Amino acid sequence: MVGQRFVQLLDQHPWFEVTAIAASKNSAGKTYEESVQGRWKMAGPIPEPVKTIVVQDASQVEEFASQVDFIFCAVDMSKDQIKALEEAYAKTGTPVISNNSAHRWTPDVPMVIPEINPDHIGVIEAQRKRLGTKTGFIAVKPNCSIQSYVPALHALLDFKPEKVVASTYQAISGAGKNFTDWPEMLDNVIPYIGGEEEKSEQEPLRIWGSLQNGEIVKASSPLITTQCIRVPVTDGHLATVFVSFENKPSKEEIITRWREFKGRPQELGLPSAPQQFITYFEEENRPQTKLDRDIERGMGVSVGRLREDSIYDYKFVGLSHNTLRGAAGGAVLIAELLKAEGYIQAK
Ligand SMILES: N[C@@H](CC=O)C(=O)O
Repeated sequence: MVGQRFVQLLDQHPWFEVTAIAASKNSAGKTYEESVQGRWKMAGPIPEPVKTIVVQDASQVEEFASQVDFIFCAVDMSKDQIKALEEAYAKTGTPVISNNSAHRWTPDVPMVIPEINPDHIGVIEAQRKRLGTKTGFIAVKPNCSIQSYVPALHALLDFKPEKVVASTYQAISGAGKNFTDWPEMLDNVIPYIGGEEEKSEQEPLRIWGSLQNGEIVKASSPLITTQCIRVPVTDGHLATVFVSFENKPSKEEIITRWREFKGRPQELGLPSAPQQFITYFEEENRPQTKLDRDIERGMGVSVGRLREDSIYDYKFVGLSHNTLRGAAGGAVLIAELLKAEGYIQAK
């Protein structure tokens, strides 16, 4: 599903053009249209320019890499296989922008939300030395779930958040499914998503980490605990969040920080950057998954229901589109940042 989102988002992209597609040996030799026959899950049609591209075998690394300037990677393989595949591509001198989790904790691989930690791309120099390449590297995006609460907390870092409790209500597209292929999800909630709580608790600390001696060292605060729940919606991960600060801000200060927050993508005017990264809703019944997930073409984050709490300082609700901001859209924005900063160039 993330691969399909990439194809859809890159259609008519002002900087990037899909020139080659690779997958497993099973799909190799088919046209892209044939390879997704009966499995196309996006709302619009398959973009015309990619329909006739003949899918290649991703394990033919040198041959495939020689045809492209950089690669977006979203694959379903074991972690070790993904690590090896992405490193093999990077060693050919080809940048790899990955949606996969395999390299999220490799010390010299940047895991980036472009509005939050664009400086982490500086670690690429150390990675290139390790891999023995002047131009190749791997950069990854974090798990989709954290994008529903990390941006809102990031805008408040000056007030030193100490403890965070977040529960995520995650769409079925996060599992690569729709209601046709997952009928069990109709009229149902499943209180378990394998590995999701660990990612949701730990990955924010790496995003807030710092670049030291050629690696990213994770932050030690705030303490974060989560519960991640699968709910019957197509797209959009919503989070309910409780937070306590060392220096408690006023409600007005929080809302001002959210509304005024801008990052490097907004400064650079990157093509996929939302104009307004964080939108605060005053209405009591917003954000709603169905109404608000597509805000800023699915690249914005919505927050609402900010109020004081009787145990923590505040509670609020956050929402982000899991396959746009949280997956393919987030990766395209990383690629735009890397191109604007000179890390991706035409070969
Ligand atoms: N693991 C997530 C997908 C986001 O990357 C989910 O299952 O929703």
